[in-house]
Amino acid sequence: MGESIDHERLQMLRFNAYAADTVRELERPLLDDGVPLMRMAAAAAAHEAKRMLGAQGVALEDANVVVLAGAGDNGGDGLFAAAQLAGEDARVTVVAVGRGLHDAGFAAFAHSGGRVLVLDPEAEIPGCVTGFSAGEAGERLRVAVDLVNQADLVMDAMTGIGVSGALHGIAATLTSALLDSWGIDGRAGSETIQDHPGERPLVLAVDTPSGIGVDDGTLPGPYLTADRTVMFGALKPCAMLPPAAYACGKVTLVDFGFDIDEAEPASEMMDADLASSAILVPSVHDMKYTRGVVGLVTGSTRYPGAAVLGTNAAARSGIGMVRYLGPQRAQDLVLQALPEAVIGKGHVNAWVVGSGVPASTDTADGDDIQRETITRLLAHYALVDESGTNDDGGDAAAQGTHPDAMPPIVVDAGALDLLPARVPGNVVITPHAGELAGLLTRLDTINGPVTADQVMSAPVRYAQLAHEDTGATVVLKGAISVIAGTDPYDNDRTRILLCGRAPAWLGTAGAGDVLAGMIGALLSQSDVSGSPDDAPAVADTVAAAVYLHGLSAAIASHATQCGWRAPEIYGAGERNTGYVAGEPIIASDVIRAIPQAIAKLIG
Ligand SMILES: NC(=O)C1=CN([C@@H]2O[C@H](COP(=O)(O)OP(=O)(O)OC[C@H]3O[C@@H](n4cnc5c(N)ncnc54)[C@H](O)[C@@H]3O)[C@@H](O)[C@H]2O)[C@@H](O)CC1
Ligand SMILES: Nc1ncnc2c1ncn2[C@@H]1O[C@H](COP(=O)(O)OP(=O)(O)O)[C@@H](O)[C@H]1O
Repeated sequence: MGESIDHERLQMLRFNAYAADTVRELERPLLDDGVPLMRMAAAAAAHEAKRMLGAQGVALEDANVVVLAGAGDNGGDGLFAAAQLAGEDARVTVVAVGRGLHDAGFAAFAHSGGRVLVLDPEAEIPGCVTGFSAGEAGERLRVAVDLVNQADLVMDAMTGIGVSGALHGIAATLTSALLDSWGIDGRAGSETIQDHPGERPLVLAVDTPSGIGVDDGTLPGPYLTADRTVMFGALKPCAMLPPAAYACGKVTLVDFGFDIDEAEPASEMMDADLASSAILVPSVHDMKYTRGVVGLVTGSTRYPGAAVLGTNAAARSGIGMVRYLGPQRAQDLVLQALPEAVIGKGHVNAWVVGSGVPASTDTADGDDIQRETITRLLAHYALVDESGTNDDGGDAAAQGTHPDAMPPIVVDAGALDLLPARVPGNVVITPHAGELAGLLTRLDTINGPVTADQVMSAPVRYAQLAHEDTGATVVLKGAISVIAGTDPYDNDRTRILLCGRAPAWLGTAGAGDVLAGMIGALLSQSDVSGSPDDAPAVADTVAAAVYLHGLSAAIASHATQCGWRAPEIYGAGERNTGYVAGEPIIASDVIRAIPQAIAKLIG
């Protein structure tokens, strides 16, 4: 019993992230009870520093450590950790980037005999030289950069959850100078430090890497990418939201014992438990029509392969039947690869449209018919107003089926430009960043054009905007995919789920066609199962399909790499972090691995 509660708590801690304000509320009762959180944080930071140095074969007494300390409590954590490392014979220098240092932390570090380099002439730090000239300030900055570059490890304790906006002042100047010295452009989305191993010290971030958007996962200015981040109490959203999550490196989470049962997570990462709950295992009473039927209007004369990939992926995802509608050439290829497919119309529990269907400007002979079929189908999902009047000018309910009650539909690739302006949440769109930018531009969601770079710099924001503007459930694809849909418990709230299960080998032509088929399959299963009240939220089912897709790619490629890795829990024993690069895969390999991935999830 105790063990299962522990397991549940650890799962919650590892796969949920909490906004900075929520973390402050969670800390409050412990601080009121006098729990020495800062000492605990510092001990963990020192421990992780030693572990990183040890892994590089650097003995503590030979180690050169630089701690970049800000004026707040994050700097306090760094100072106590610095004191501990200095007390164990490491050579430790603190670089003060603010106008002050945490009093008790500074006292502890001074007591250990460590050295402090102050960068701000206007700083007030007892016993330290301040009030120096601008010229000397520049010289001190250069010394700080050299110190860091000669260090074995730099602990980044400039800012934690107290940061607001992009780094400014000396923290920003020092960060930019360090990035310059490493030949890295520190702006959002550019190269990362991890691309330059061996040319810089190890970076351990304290609580959060300085310069990243703690709550929104953006990179608003210069920032230091960490090799490891030791995070306190609970994951912050930046640990799972792209692109900031990529700047956190490996994460060690220190469990302070927060009472998280009632706390509202700001974001959730898909894990195997959540994904498995969306997969139906057939009972003896099932037959093909009760196991889900997916209809695909995909592929085209120009791109028939997408039809083959989507139908095969759906068929392998544990459903009863696949129906296919498309041009003769695509039909022939689909039947050749999947004789089980049924060609033509019939009852379906979910649709998949658009993969391999060219955009309007790119059609070959016969492809216009495919687009017309999709347009007619999507018209049934178009909402004009709350009363359920659809875009056809008719009342959807009067035509037989309200858009809400239509089978779920996955709108992929070439069908995205046919998406009606307003649809219910059973419409799932699966754009990559470029396609989402195109959609938001067409719908004029932010009153102006949107670029793919903008989307990639704030994927959660744009996925959420697309959901809120169109009503559709959005899958924004990437190494960490973002799923934004309606929260089933509060329809006014957007549910954000993330999934980073796949190795980068998955970024290969046709992988998106496979994903669309898999999402259709899982949605068809949930459409036939139980009452609508019992059915999982669309966003959850969709996210489960994204997870299954990533897991299938991992199985096919034998790679351990993931877009996102769950944090290690401090003190819970080190997990096997062995890295296996694996081997390249094509989209068809992913399809072949789906049954094994399903078996793994339900086993
Ligand atoms: N509350 C607690 O008891 C605990 C807090 N802890 C640490 O305390 C941190 C939070 O401490 P604080 O609330 O003091 O905040 P921080 O230390 O994260 O940030 C505040 C400091 O950063 C500076 N700053 C803010 N925005 C900046 C910007 N854009 N550019 C440059 N400098 C900027 C401020 O001037 C101030 O000096 C956590 O992240 C964690 O590391 C831990 O010790 C655990 C316990
Ligand atoms: N670096 C990466 N790591 C993990 N998965 C990736 C990466 N890059 C792309 N993917 C995944 O590969 C798939 C590519 O889909 P898409 O861009 O639609 O390709 P296509 O149109 O060729 O089918 C998506 O599921 C995406 O999440």
